[in-house]
Amino acid sequence: MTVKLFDTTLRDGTQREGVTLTIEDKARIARRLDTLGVHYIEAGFPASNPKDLEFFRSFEQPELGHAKLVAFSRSRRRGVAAADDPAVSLLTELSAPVACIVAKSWDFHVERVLRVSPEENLKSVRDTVAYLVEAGKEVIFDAEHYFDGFRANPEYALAVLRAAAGAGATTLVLCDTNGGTLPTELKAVVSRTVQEFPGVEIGIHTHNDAGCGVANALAAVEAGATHVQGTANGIGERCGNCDLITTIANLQLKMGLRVVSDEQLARLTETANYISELVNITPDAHRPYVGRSAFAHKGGLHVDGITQDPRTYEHVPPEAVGNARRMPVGELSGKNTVRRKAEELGLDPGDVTAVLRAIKQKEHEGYHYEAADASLALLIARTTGEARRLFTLESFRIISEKRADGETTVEATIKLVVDGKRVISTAEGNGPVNALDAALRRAIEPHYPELRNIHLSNYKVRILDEHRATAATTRVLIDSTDGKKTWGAVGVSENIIEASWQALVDSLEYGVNGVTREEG
Ligand SMILES: CC(=O)SCCNC(=O)CCNC(=O)[C@H](O)C(C)(C)COP(=O)(O)OP(=O)(O)OC[C@H]1O[C@@H](n2cnc3c(N)ncnc32)[C@H](O)[C@@H]1OP(=O)(O)O
Ligand SMILES: CC(=O)C(=O)O
Repeated sequence: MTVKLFDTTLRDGTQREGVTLTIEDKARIARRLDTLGVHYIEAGFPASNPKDLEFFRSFEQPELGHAKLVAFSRSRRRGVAAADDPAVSLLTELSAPVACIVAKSWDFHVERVLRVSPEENLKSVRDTVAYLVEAGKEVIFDAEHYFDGFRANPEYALAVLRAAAGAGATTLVLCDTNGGTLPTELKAVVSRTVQEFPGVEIGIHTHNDAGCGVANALAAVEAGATHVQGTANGIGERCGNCDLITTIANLQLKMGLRVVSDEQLARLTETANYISELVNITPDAHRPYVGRSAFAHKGGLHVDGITQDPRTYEHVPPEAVGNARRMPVGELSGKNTVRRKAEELGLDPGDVTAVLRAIKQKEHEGYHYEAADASLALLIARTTGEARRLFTLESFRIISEKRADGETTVEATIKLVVDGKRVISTAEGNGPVNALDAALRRAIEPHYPELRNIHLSNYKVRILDEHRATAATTRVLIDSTDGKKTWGAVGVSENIIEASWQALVDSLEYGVNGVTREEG
């Protein structure tokens, strides 16, 4: 059995609140989906807005190597011929070889929304499909609200499909438009429909309002559907559409249906993240298959199992979908995790039990090492006596002055001993951490010139026990880079300056000791 993949990220996906794409972004996403191996790319609704129309005028079928370009529209309005309805006739002026036409298949909608007779709706479907087939288009027919319609009046829902198939539609797509159908019912309806239309391709288009978008698409395939519609990362109106990324992995790795090549499947993670970037939605780390945490093993017992054989806690190999295994270290870790992490960081873990105890104690105090690899490496090195301090602090003082004219100035003074010499240095900054960083660097940079290449790239603050208001504990995470590598450091205190100081010192100490040693 062959299953065709129909991606509608660029049409139904853009119906998600907050998503809007430029013509260039649409083109970039279309090319990426083509490389992934989807069979159809529905790129917009040209009658809806000038941008979609311009897209179809500027981006034509030859730009795609494999996928067919699809333009979307609706069945003709009441009282006009298909040729005289601009939303329909427009499709014949475009080069996209495939037209996807949506029409009502629930009699309730026909009566309440279209306000036409059931017969007039059937005629509209017939006229629209026939007109586009006559114009040389491959017509895919989206039966809107098919499952609600089938529940209310199965004969009418089937009659709508018959009208489309009779007029030449190649694929009849059963849409769970409101997304409320559950898999058992959906599968039975698809099965019955497949029997009614021997030889006609049946498709499925599901929404995720009951959390069953992907499950419903898979159930439909089990029932005989051979065309699956969905969007990258499941973006779409309300709760979204069937996530085509998860669906591709499930069809191929779980159901044994070869929808893309192995090389294409190995690009799934990269494709999902690329599209997240372009639609400007932070990728959910916990997405099945492609999330950053999809193969992150945190529990000590799990890491132990994975170390023996990855199949103990992984349902598929992460590489199959282009993802990677990770083992974050924290309070739920065991000795095996620490050994692996130390190995990864190029450190001798020494007394693993002592290191593990130190990590758990620190996590109990509010430290969090998953994103703070530099602080973790230093904690291991300090516990095993391997760490080399850059300096010894005597004291620091920060003065923040707010003037009557609204100006604020911050000045930091630091006293420390570096290479046996006492140094006092003062610097100004646009905030306390900035001033402290500047004063510290001024004091120690002559002794560690490599610090000139190390910059702080991100500074994040998290309040751990908000109910304590201004007395709450603060966790600061600082990311640093030397232009080639980045690393994270953490500090925790009830005093935000102290928390920042700890993270700052770890950042610089790891930058000088850790990174230079790794590269040397
Ligand atoms: C299930 C789906 O996802 S279908 C796709 C839904 N996507 C969108 O709606 C996004 C793009 N939509 C748009 O840009 C606009 O809604 C347009 C251009 C399509 C239509 O805009 P307007 O002409 O101003 O109509 P409006 O959206 O207010 O109302 C819809 C009209 O279409 C009619 N209509 C709705 N569905 C259909 C259909 N399948 N066939 C024919 N007519 C339809 C309605 O009865 C209503 O008619 P009326 O104006 O005579 O009352
Ligand atoms: C066609 C479509 O997007 C739907 O019925 O949900």
